[in-house]
Amino acid sequence: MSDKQTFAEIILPLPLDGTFTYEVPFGWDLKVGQRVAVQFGKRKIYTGIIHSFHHNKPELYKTKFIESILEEEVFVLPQQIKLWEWIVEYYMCSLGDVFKNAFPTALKLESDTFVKLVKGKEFPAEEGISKNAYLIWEALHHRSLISVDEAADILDLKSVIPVLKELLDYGLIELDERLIEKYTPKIEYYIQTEISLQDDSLQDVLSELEKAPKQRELFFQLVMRQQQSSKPILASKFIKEFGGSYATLRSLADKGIIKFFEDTSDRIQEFDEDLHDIHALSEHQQKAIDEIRTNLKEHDTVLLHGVTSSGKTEIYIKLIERVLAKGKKVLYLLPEISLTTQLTQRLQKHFGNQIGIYHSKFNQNERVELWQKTINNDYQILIGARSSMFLPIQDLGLIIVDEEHETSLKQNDSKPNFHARDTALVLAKLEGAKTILGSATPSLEMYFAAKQGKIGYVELSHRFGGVQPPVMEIIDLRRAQKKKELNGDISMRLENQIRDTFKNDKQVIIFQNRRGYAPVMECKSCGHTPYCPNCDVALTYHRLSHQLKCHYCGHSQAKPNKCYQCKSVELETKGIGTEQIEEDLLRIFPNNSIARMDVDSMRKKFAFEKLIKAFENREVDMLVGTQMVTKGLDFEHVNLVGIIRADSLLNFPDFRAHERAFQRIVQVAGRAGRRKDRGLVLIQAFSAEHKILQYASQFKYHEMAQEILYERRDFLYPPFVKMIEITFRHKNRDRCYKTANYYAESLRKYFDEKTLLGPEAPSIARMNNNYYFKVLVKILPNQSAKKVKILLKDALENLHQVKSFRSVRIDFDVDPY
Ligand SMILES: Nc1ncnc2c1ncn2[C@@H]1O[C@H](COP(=O)(O)OP(=O)(O)OP(=O)(O)O)[C@@H](O)[C@H]1O
Ligand SMILES: [Zn+2]
Repeated sequence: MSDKQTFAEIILPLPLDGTFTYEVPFGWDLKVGQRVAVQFGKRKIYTGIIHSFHHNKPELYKTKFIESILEEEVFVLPQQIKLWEWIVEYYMCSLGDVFKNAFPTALKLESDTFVKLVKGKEFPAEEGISKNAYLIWEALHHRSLISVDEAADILDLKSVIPVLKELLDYGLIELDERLIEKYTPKIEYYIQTEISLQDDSLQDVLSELEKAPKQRELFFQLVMRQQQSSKPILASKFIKEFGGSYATLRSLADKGIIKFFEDTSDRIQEFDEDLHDIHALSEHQQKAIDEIRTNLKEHDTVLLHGVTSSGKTEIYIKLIERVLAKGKKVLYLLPEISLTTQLTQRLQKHFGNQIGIYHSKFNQNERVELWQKTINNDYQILIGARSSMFLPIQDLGLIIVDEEHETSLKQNDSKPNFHARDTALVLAKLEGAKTILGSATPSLEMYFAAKQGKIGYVELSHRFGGVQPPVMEIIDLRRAQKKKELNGDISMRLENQIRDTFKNDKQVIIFQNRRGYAPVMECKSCGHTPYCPNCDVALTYHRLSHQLKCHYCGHSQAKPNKCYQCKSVELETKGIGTEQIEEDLLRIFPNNSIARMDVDSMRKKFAFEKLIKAFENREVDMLVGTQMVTKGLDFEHVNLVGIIRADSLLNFPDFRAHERAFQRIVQVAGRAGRRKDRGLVLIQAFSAEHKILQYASQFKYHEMAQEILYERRDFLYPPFVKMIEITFRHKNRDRCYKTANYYAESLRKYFDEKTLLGPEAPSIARMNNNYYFKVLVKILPNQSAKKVKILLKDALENLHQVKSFRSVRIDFDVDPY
């Protein structure tokens, strides 16, 4: 760097636009992507990422210096920053939004930085150094760590950073990174003895321990163990195996007979089973892979449309092998963790420890470790849900987006509202990598892109092993009701079939897309339904906890004994949730083991893994669940799938409702009969004639796609237009509406009534005591999305000129799902 003043643009975890300028202290050698600590505002310290360097001194304000470098190595790769910037522009959010989402929380220092002494330094006898610095230095002799805020208290000063900086500059203190990062390596103790079976001294030691039989026993086991293997011996494991305690080991160590040593062990568990060879592909699979390769010569992206159980995973494995052979890496994106268990087991069998898993249920420490190992090139394959897309992977060769149609690939609950599949395509482009999108029921967006020749397309329409697709049967609930062939919500047909399946020693999966016991409670005499006090939704009855719960804000209250309105005690429940189905089934099949799989029962870490294992081992005969049971699971003995009420999938006020219903039904059906015997799927529905049920039960994907695409074109929906949804939120309904209306009006001159819709209250107009209004903008193919986004942002700026509008929260959702 030249001797001119150098400035760095820093990305900070703040929901503000752009980067922030800081001065680089003279002589510091920094790199783009490095992590630094900077002061923002009066007292707060943040970890930031270096975005770029320049020599343009800002004229309007005085810049601060970068406080410190957190580590020598680059933490974020330059191409990642490019991806972040694309997300900012495309999804209309701030760099800080992306930063916050991309990093494990433990790596984002938000306030409390801690400092500690650098050992063995004398306080300099110079004039220049301040008295305040001395006070802190002295305080650190009494306490090993002091936070920035505490330092400010000690000195009774607002801005203590310059003081700390002085101390830092003199090398008297350093930032304590362990605490900054809330990341502590896990320390494990190993034990070792220098005495072996062959040693003469063995006898002596054993007799010395004559009076301490426990110590003697453990010592002897340790000697034996060391004889068998040269692997270091973990104290905790050793104790578990042979009994005894740390105290016993400690006594041995005190006598100098054994030694303890530490190691910061990996939290991430290693895979140490034998590796399997890759399966030979079937003829159909081989053909598909050949076609994929041909397609990849022309396209960067290929959609693999392979029916359920066609063996797509084996195809991915083959493709991954090739990529690894070329020294490149693979990112394997999955919609949700529910899928990772089985999949990682399968991949680990082939690739062992080359795989890193980024799991949303992993704790912060585990995630930090994975991040660091990724940047150190310890993994060749990274598997994870949408946030794994931000891992610092170098030399990316291939991205696989499995179950590409899944809506959970789109992030809706927090910013940025990015779609992992679409963002993956951009990442691949930045990296020069290829992308494979896989699904048995592709999204209409990708299907349409394939039909237009924008991406490659390969179809695989045979199940692996020549297994027939399952038989699909629709059960007309209206007729069953008339004929009194319903037991609760289970038709006789389904009940008998479950019984037969159990008789044949097979397993069953039951799907109902609502959780809880009953979606609504109703008073028999006045018809009153208890609503959430914070939201415009009826409360859901959860029988197991005897509560009424709101699924939107988390509110819960005890189940009432009387109607709140007329005090009648005759309350009934309407609609059905997974809890109720489970109860019905337990009543009908008291001798079978039934388990429920939904968010309520799967909250605990590893709950999934356990249930999946139990089902695989056939300790459980029947799984009852929400859409969690529909995705990608591969069980050998499931022969029957039952859908309790398919109607509830169809009636959503959403233009994607029919597409999704088709996908859900075909996906859950795909869990049946995946090995030798043909499976059976029973779909219970009141609207048995519905065209989507007909298409799904006949596996008519192309026909369904064509019909829905026609409708989408006529009514201007994606993929024929792009959509941006603008949400307004405020505690005051009137203010919220007025703001939304002002905003919409200011845009009318650029759009017509077909492309600018709203403001409209969404189907749930109030949530968590906030009122909502939405404005929808449609961008036609001949319009520039970039320009429209600028218009929308400008309109927002104009709106903010009016003071009373400023308190209304406004969010953009690009490509809403
Ligand atoms: N070449 C092969 N050799 C041996 N077994 C295979 C092979 N291909 C697939 N299988 C087995 O067939 C079953 C179905 O394959 P897989 O799970 O890959 O299907 P899929 O296409 O991913 O299905 P879904 O879309 O339903 O998830 C698996 O149990 C898998 O192990
Ligand atoms: Zn609520």
